[in-house]
Amino acid sequence: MQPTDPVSTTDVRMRGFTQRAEVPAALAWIDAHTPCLAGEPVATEDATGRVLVQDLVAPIAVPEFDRAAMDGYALRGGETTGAGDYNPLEFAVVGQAFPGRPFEGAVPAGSAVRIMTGAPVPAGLDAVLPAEYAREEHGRVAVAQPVAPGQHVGRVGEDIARGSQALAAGRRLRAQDAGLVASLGLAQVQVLRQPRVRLLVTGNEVRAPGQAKGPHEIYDANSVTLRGLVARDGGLLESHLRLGDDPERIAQALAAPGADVVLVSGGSSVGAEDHAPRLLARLGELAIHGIAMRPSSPAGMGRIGAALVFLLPGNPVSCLCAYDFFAGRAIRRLGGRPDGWPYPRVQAVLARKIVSQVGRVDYVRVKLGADGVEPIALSGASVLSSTVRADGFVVVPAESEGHGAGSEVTVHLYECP
Ligand SMILES: Nc1nc2c(c(=O)[nH]1)N[C@H]1C(S)=C(S)[C@@H](COP(=O)(O)OP(=O)(O)OC[C@H]3O[C@@H](n4cnc5c(N)ncnc54)[C@H](O)[C@@H]3O)O[C@H]1N2
Ligand code: MOO
Repeated sequence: MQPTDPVSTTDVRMRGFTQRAEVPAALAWIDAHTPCLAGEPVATEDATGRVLVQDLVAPIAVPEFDRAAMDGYALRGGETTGAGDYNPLEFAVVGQAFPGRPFEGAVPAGSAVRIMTGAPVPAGLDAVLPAEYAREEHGRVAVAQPVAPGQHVGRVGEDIARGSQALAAGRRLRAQDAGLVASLGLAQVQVLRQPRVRLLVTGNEVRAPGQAKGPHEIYDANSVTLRGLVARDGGLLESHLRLGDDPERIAQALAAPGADVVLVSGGSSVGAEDHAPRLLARLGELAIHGIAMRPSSPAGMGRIGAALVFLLPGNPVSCLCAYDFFAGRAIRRLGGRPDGWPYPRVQAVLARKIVSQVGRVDYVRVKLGADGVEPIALSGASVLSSTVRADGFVVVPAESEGHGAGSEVTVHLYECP
């Protein structure tokens, strides 16, 4: 603490946390401050993964014409009644139809049109006989099987009816959803803007991978973890700065406009160089600092103007955990995604007990073994490799003392989405 830097009521440096917020209170604060962002147009070809702003009403039918579903002969189904191997019926072939090149003429009774899959069915005809059941010779086709009216014909709007709701607002577009938008002829679609995320990495000791470092310095793991998680949650990296522990630089980077979410790695706790909480309180609002959980207990959050700021502890597991509990939820909500964790979940039986303190949420890294769920790390937030060895994690709620061996728990699997 510097003498020129008076300790405020929110300054926990070298004093410690007097109280910690409950995890549900932190989640409630996030939910109250994360309205969906505004919409923006995006090219349909880049729309996969984006979230639709409005219901998408089909401006055209797909298809816009009755189309052949088989290669064969278009005819009037009613005229094939009684056709069979021993009673082939003959039709005059008066022309042919291809996709995009319809047969335009009139088709007299007792006639057929050679037709390819996807071609418009000529006016007056109502069925397609597959080529397998026909023999064409000298301009006539012998029909060896009856076809009912409507058979092998895709009717107007069989895929999408004009004026129908093709996709609902809030839908996160899968590849085929974006394909469907394209099938409606739309080159652009209105989607939610992606949250712009600023990544501020503090710590005088932190060096970028690839740089030379001194013997007591460390390489920056948190940036890489956070960048991956932000991308997973649909955030757009607005900027990424390594700021050391210089309060002036940190303050400037916190206050600069342009971000929807600011992530601060490190400097969240009670050390003399942990500036971020005090700076956030000075520049905006430090809504929560200190959370009843392990790891990530020094995590915090607040806002500066419209930007939400998350203080993520420097210890790499803590940083990952605080991001996943809080910042990720905010980014997903702002971008219109479901707020829950994008990790698959499995129910499994504990091979060994997990002991947890009542009043604190525990984030327990686990392995899935032949004997069930093996807890591998409860503490040790500086040991990132514990999350690499783990298959996932179990969350023990604050009201629980843990779980006995043999009890069933929910495991969130660390997996690429
Ligand atoms: N007296 C107290 N001390 C501490 C408390 C407390 O409540 N009272 N909380 C502890 C807990 S829990 C954690 S977690 C840490 C968090 O501290 P900070 O957020 O201030 O983080 P730093 O001190 O900056 O760094 C902690 C640790 O992590 C390493 N680090 C930092 N940045 C990175 C990075 N980008 N990549 C990899 N590793 C990083 C840093 O070198 C430190 O080793 O505070 C405890 N102390
Ligand atoms: O929150 Mo700390 O992560 O327990 O080291």
